[in-house]
Amino acid sequence: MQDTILDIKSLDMDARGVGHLANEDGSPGKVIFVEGALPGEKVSFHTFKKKKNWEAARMTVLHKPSSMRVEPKCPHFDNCGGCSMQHLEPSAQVAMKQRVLEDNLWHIGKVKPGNVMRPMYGPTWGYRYRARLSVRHVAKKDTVLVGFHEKRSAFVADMSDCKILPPHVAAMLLPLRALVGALSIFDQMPQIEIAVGEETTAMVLRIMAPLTGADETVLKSFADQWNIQWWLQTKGPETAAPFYPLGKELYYTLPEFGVKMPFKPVDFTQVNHHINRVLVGKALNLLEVQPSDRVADLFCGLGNFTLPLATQAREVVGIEGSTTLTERALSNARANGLSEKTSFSTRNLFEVTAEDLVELGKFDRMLIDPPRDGAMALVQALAALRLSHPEMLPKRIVYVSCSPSTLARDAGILTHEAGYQLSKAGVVNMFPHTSHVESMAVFDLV
Ligand SMILES: C[S@@+](CC[C@H](N)C(=O)[O-])C[C@H]1O[C@@H](n2cnc3c(N)ncnc32)[C@H](O)[C@@H]1O
Ligand code: SF4
Repeated sequence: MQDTILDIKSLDMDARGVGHLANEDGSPGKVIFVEGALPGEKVSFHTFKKKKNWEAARMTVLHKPSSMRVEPKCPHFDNCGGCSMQHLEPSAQVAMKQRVLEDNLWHIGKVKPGNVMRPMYGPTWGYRYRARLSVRHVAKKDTVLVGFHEKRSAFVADMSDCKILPPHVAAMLLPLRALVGALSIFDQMPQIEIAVGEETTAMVLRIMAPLTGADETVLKSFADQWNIQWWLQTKGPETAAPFYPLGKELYYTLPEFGVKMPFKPVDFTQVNHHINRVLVGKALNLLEVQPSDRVADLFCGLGNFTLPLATQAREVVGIEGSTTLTERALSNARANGLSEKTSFSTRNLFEVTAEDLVELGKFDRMLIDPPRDGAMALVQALAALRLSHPEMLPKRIVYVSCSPSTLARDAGILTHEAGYQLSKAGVVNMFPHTSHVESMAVFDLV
């Protein structure tokens, strides 16, 4: 039987090429999502999932390549689920993310930005300073795997190198396998969480059984050899504690603001400190904080934006759902001599109301950096505030988002119900080669 050759027209959110089979009358028919295919290409494919209106497939033959196609840098790209776009030229990846953002804003929020900002760039490789690696003992092969999951699978990829981890961490992937294999609890340690600081790299070993004295010796000699700090985690993240060597401090800096941020390896921190500097600098630049301003930093984490904001504003109020993080933010503010201008509180912002906002007092400007779920309750509270206390609305909001669809939903509420206009929006290339889209939007009160 002759192969069907498909024209790929676009890329979906998971970086799969999208094409349509032709109906008998020539009109576009069933949608085919083809892994590995790019817009403008002609491909043959093998379907591995068939539904009534669509099929998921893998590219088998590339008949006509796109001019944007590049050779993936990583030898594990076909198998490892950590990256989905290494076959697409990096600037085309960003252009595609920009389109995803604009499409979402329009289709979900029914809003167009007044100005599309130039993408914000960081390093393309070696950028992932935080990672959770899975550990599996494969009894059949009597081997240990340490790595990300395979594409579409719960299996751990057999990776000996990684181009998005910092080189010194990638170099430890094979030694880590040998290390785990040498421990008595090799089959009771499901993950290793990595956090890279400016002076030290921490590795948090999740252990389900106690270590023996011999295990401890093996871990200590690995830490000495690779210059890392071990942490042990026996249950939830709050049980993570430094093990060896003690006395090392994990931190990153924001030199433009003279700020140093100590953190724990299980705390939320932005994935890369270089692009984080770009992100914080740009957000503050867009907020245009004045020395007399009172500013809110909502979903403030450990104070990543709060402390730089405090170097410019009269007062900054950081609000965050995790007590561990607000406590960290408080101690970071003290350590940076900014505690007089900052205050922090723990609050569930998914339930915030207009009354809560009235109680918090007027803010001149607001920074919002929510998790993937977005900030629906908050923007609804702002919409309600417009009706009850319009004088209390902040005149400018900068919204940092890791999900274009929830940003678009919230942008719709802010523009259609709360009296704001979407002045600017753009993408931040925070996660090159993956389909994650990080973006930033500026709303002005009209
Ligand atoms: C994308 S992070 C941003 C953190 C911080 N702005 C930064 O740059 O490091 C989102 C933050 O929202 C917090 N969070 C998640 N759900 C929350 C909720 N329901 N209420 C308040 N904060 C929440 C998380 O703990 C996390 O610190
Ligand atoms: S996550 Fe690392 S190992 Fe996996 S494909 Fe990306 S660069 Fe390669």
